[in-house]
Amino acid sequence: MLKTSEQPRIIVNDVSKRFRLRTTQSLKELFIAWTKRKKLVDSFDALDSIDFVVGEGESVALMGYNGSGKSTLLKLISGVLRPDAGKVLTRGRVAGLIEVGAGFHPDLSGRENVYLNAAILGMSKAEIDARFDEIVEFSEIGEFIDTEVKHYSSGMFVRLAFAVAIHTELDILLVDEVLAVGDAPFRDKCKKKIRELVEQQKTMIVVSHDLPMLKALCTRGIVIKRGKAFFDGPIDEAIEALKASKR
Ligand SMILES: Nc1ncnc2c1ncn2[C@@H]1O[C@H](COP(=O)(O)OP(=O)(O)OP(=O)(O)O)[C@@H](O)[C@H]1O
Repeated sequence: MLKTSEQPRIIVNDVSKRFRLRTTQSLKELFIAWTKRKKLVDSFDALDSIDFVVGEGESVALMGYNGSGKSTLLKLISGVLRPDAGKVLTRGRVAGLIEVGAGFHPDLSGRENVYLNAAILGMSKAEIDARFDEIVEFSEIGEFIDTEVKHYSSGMFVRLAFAVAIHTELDILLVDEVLAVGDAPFRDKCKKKIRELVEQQKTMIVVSHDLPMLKALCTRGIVIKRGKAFFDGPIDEAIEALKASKR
């Protein structure tokens, strides 16, 4: 396991995750498979013995080609998924920008969703009251804040969800590709906010295919290749390792 000099915020200890793949679809296929003694379900190792520690204040890029296991790993760290083997430990409040807006209810207004989601992320009513204006200002939703979110454009939806997550009291921020969704001015604003959080010694894991952005935001890079850790080290070297590797 890679050691860091800082107090650990995230420990991923020998973690594996296996998914079951259905190989048959219909009853007829199932019967034929059974008569031919073929396997009905196949499993697939999405992650295999992943091991690393992220220290307080570290910003780590999780890199790898499509399907390498990055989002699965982030979901294990956020607690959305459980590992089949190994342990994931986190210390402090974790805010995940993973499935942004997953907790949003379409029939509620932007305002109601801010309160609902900030509460889900662990904020009290008083804390939300104090930050509400800042959240709305960051999202640039303006007068639409009292409109039901089902009428929002996808960009507006992501902006509000991002604004809520980033204004919660957090120790660890997990970011998965959400920065690719907003328009360019909003993306820049998000990157600036993330940089501020890094300066405040928040711990960060960012999943993205945008290598220049990762280089700007992160100091360390972990490259995942077909579910296995392929490289772990300084961001520049990690980017080179990724570029030099094949899918
Ligand atoms: N719930 C699931 N059931 C079965 N297979 C899954 C499930 N979730 C992910 N997988 C598979 O696990 C592998 C890793 O997926 P994951 O989404 O973690 O990759 P990724 O590195 O984030 O890819 P991308 O860059 O395309 O977002 C893929 O082959 C995917 O099909």
